[in-house]
Amino acid sequence: MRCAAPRCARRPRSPRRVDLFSQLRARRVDGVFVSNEHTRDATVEIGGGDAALGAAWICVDDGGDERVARLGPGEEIVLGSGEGAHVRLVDRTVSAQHAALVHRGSVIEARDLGSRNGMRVAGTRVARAFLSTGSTLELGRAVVRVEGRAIEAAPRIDAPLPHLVGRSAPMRRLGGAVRRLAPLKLPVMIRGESGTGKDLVARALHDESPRKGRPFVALNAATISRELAESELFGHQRGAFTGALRDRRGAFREAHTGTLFLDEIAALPLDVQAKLLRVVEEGLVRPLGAETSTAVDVRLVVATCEPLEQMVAARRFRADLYERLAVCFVRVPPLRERTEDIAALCAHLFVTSELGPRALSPGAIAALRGEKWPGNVRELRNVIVQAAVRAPGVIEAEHVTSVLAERGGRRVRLRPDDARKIFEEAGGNTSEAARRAEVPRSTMRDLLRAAGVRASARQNVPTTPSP
Ligand SMILES: Nc1ncnc2c1ncn2[C@@H]1O[C@H](COP(=O)(O)OP(=O)(O)OP(=O)(O)O)[C@@H](O)[C@H]1O
Repeated sequence: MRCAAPRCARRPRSPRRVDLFSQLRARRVDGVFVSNEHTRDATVEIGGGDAALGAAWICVDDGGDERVARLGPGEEIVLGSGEGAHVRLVDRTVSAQHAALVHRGSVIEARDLGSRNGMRVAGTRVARAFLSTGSTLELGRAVVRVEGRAIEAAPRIDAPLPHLVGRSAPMRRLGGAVRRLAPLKLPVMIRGESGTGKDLVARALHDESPRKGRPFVALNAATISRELAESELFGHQRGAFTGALRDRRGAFREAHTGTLFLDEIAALPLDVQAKLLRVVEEGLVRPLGAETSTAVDVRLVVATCEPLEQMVAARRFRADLYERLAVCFVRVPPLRERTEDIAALCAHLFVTSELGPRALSPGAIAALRGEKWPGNVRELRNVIVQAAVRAPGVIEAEHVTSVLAERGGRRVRLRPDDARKIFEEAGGNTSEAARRAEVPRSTMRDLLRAAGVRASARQNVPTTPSP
């Protein structure tokens, strides 16, 4: 009986699968073909692997600091710790020119270049290996992974983020996290101490996303008054309340198709938190005084330097809103964890200040790198500007240390009463007071507590408890 189905075309012959074990004295370890020293000069014809690999992405992790290099068909790169290596690994167990990777069309050939500590696949030392997508290779303590076309469209994750100065490992990790999260619509929670650059990270999340070019709206919850918070966020109609003389679109509708950045989310009053939760859940905004709701397409990015989990436990932040927002986290590292960025940051901060470019001696940089920087980059900027004013030419270590000594004294001398005064001058706003005093918000809060000042939920109404 003839089969109703059309006759199957003859299957194309699969690429010739070389018996690597017999011809090359090779073994298969963890899905990777590896050969021993004797095969170093053998000519190989490989079948299998990825039929046509296209460009591969070589991901190098040498201690939490992942970098990616593109390797196109026919291209070769050298990995090592020396200056001549195409991809430099920061690991003392890696030789100057440790291994070469060659794209052979359907596989990546890895060759040990006579390294001291060798090249390993799943712990086995090998002289040569043929990698396909998903394979990993160990060079000393560093791990090299081959990724295929799936991430071909992804940008280099180690490329600097625009506007965010710093090439240190923590900043590159931050860049990677931002680039991984940017294409999504999920809310992002940015955490980090005051002055670390959370605003810039929020902006980078927008600029690296497909929403770039669409609106980016930023609103600081600590600086909007309780009465106006709802209107600022969701808008109002003319006449909705006394003083509502004309319609207001509100941040959500202004950010439609783009990104809304809510800074200091912890300062949002509880009743507004409930309304925000509804908008996040339903994607619908109802301006004050309006009869109907409007659909909005907004990517929400929030930032906080407060321990939100503790606030949830203390019922000062809604648990359901927290659950909605705490989906993807980005941690902005404090400056003390990335002091190697200080020289580049200083150059940037001078250029963007009214002082223009100023030179710092190596001693001055060393003095700055020795600091703990509780006020982070914001504090660094203030210190170097003050040092620059004292220095006629190049800023020397003594200019920096004299400024630091004075400020250090001031930091130590900041007493609860001083904090209260600054708080009052700042209109009862804890964040602003912390900024003015150049101390972290948590320090300001502790000082205010010690001074008997209780900041309200929105942190701009100072209330002194009755005795
Ligand atoms: N990596 C960086 N590169 C360039 N400038 C930076 C960087 N980090 C911080 N800054 C600068 O430092 C200052 C403080 O940054 P920013 O206001 O973003 O901090 P923040 O974390 O949002 O602080 P807060 O929580 O107090 O609002 C800004 O002027 C910002 O431009």
